[in-house]
Amino acid sequence: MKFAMTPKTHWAIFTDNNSKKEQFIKNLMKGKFPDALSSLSNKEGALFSKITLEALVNEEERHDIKIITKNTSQRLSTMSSGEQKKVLLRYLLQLQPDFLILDNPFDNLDVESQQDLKKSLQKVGNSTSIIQLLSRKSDLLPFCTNHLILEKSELKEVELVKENSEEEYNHFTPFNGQIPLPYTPTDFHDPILIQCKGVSVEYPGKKVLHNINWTIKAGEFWQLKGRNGSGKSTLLSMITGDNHKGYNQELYLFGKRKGSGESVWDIKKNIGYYSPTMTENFSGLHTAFNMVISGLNDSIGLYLRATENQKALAKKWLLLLAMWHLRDINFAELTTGQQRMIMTARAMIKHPPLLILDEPTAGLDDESATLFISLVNKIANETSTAVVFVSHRIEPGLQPQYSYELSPGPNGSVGKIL
Ligand SMILES: Nc1ncnc2c1ncn2[C@@H]1O[C@H](COP(=O)(O)OP(=O)(O)OP(=O)(O)O)[C@@H](O)[C@H]1O
Repeated sequence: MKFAMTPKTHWAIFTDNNSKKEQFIKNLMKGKFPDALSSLSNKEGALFSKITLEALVNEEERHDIKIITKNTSQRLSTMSSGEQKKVLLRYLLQLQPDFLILDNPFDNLDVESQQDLKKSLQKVGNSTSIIQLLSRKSDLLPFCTNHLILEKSELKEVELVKENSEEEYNHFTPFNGQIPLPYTPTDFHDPILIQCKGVSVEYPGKKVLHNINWTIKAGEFWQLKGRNGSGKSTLLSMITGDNHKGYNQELYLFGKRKGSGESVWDIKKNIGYYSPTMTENFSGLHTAFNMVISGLNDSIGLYLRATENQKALAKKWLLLLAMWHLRDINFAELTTGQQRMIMTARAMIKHPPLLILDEPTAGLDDESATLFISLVNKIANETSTAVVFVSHRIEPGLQPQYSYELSPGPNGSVGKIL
């Protein structure tokens, strides 16, 4: 005899820059539910989040305990971010939780994987209640029909707010003034910054990049695209000189062939780099002002020796970002959106020849993402710094001149200029 299954209730909880999300999630996992979710009392939950992944990577790296990668020889830390998410979901579903908290589940996933995940979650929703925490309105799962918003620590009911249109983004001009000029100009003036000629990379049992030919010239604005696991991070690590597989390849970084006796510093001094994982490592008590200054010395802490000129330059950046009033606030206390603006100012303050932004909008709410994209467009338009922007999302308003797309093939991913 078949029993009719009681339909499950699903929630979408919108979060923004001010939401105390981590604490909210912790409470749910401890069984402390706000009134709106009281139907979940005494139920077992599981958490699909980057926090869960970080804990699992930690277990593997520090204690050699493989939990979700038991059936593979590859370590979790070497998997691409999309691959990690897929393995995690498979593992969590196997636990058959009563409810599943999804913390920005579509961040870092390519468009196809997002569709696959949406389909899987639709099925999961038949037997498991879903709580989707989302910062981008376009991510909303249609079956999460109970809409709430987390205002600081308080959960409130909300009418569904419409998504911003492309036109609204185009009319968004948040900054007053020009990007501040550097204190001392860069000493690298060649028109060609990076040149990959027939670059290929493989790991044991896995061919990742095949015959990559890509030249990045001064002032160009690129978007680097490609499916999860297509090798974007690997290619970036070749460009930043961090991948030892760059030796013996025709890889030219700022005028020098990789392996020709260049130091890591020769490469790094020409690159401003930002990825959201960097921010999490700055837990120290540095003010917003000092974080920007520290970009001049490439080291946190050395701002104590900053000259008046250096301080004046950092002030110009904070004024541009309309953040001067936040100068004495500790970096850790800023909102995620504010932290990313500061980190971008820090990466740009010297006007390096190349600025790399690796999935910089992950986890941002719509408003902060729009502001961030405007800053990136402004940097690309007003400076001679070349920008490489890595993202899966179609970011409304982003205006790259070119896209370089990696497409997986039997010998590794091949690249194409779009
Ligand atoms: N040390 C390693 N050993 C084995 N495989 C590796 C190693 N490092 C990376 N890989 C594999 O290389 C492939 C490319 O990974 P990479 O992180 O460059 O992809 P990606 O395009 O940045 O992906 P995502 O969009 O998911 O972040 C992946 O399949 C990954 O599992």
